Amino acid sequence: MDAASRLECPSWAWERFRAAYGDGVDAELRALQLDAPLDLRVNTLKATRHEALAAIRSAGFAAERTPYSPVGIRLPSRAVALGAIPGLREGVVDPQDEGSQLVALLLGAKPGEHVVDYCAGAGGKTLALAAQMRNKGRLVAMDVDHARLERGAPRRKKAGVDNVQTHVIEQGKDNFDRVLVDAPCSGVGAWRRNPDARWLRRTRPIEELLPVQAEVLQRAARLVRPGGTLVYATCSLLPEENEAQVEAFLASADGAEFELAPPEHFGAPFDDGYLRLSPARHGCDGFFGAALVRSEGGWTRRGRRTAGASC
Ligand SMILES: C[S@@+](CC[C@H](N)C(=O)[O-])C[C@H]1O[C@@H](n2cnc3c(N)ncnc32)[C@H](O)[C@@H]1O
Repeated sequence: MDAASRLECPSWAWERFRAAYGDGVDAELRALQLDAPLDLRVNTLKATRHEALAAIRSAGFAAERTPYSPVGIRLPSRAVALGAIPGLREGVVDPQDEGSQLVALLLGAKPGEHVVDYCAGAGGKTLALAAQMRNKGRLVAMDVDHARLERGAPRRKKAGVDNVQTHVIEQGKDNFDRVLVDAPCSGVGAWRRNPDARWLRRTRPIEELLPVQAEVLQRAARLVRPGGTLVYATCSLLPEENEAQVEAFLASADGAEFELAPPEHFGAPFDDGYLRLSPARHGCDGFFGAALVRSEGGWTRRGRRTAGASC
């Protein structure tokens, strides 16, 4: 059996993985063949991690703290009756992979701020952002897909979140403190969760996704106020969807106003300024995150003025 077949890697992805990971390709793809654990995010609007963990353990579950996310709890297997997990029905805990939790934390949203979740979908990360904001301030969940946004409503109700407005994207204004772009992607980082996803190709082909990602990043960036933060994230392990998109954006006219700004204190490791998580190295789903800060309106990295230009 050839390596791609043994590692269950579809042909469209094989050369991309080999180019990105070289000798490490076996380890990355083998980790994607293992079953994922069940990660829960504690809704800190309703409980602390300490309280939620104690309740889950006293119901007989072997639960641990996640290694990087300060609000995560890990159960070793997803083969459990979800309804039996204390707090799940009440919105005290919500199933969410640790990598997804970390991407939401990377935005650094604070109570009272104006924040956009730009590719909000059914709102997994919206809930994480609302908890960071202590349910205070304005959180706008945007997406092109109205039906997905609608599916977030019962989840927000269960979580006790009421600072969220939804908005079907047409165009926006640049006045938000923080914008999260959880871009549509190939999803290869989440292959552990849906073993058939790699073969069924429910997502669009990567060649179609790459220009969408670039456009989404450009558009979302226009919503960020000067001095504000933009996070670009995917659940992909492929550089084309990740650092290559960020680098192309930073090299563009709009991107020249932004700088890569990894946080100084963050629970998970950064690598060349990027959050790069993989099942092989971190035990969570494969996620990528880049935090960018928009200049206050003065000089750009290339020495041009972006606001109040006087030339
Ligand atoms: C990775 S999923 C979002 C998952 C969601 N953030 C969560 O944590 O539950 C990507 C989302 O991007 C949306 N999307 C696709 N094209 C888009 C576009 N051009 N602008 C904004 N959102 C888009 C899709 O509808 C989808 O909901």
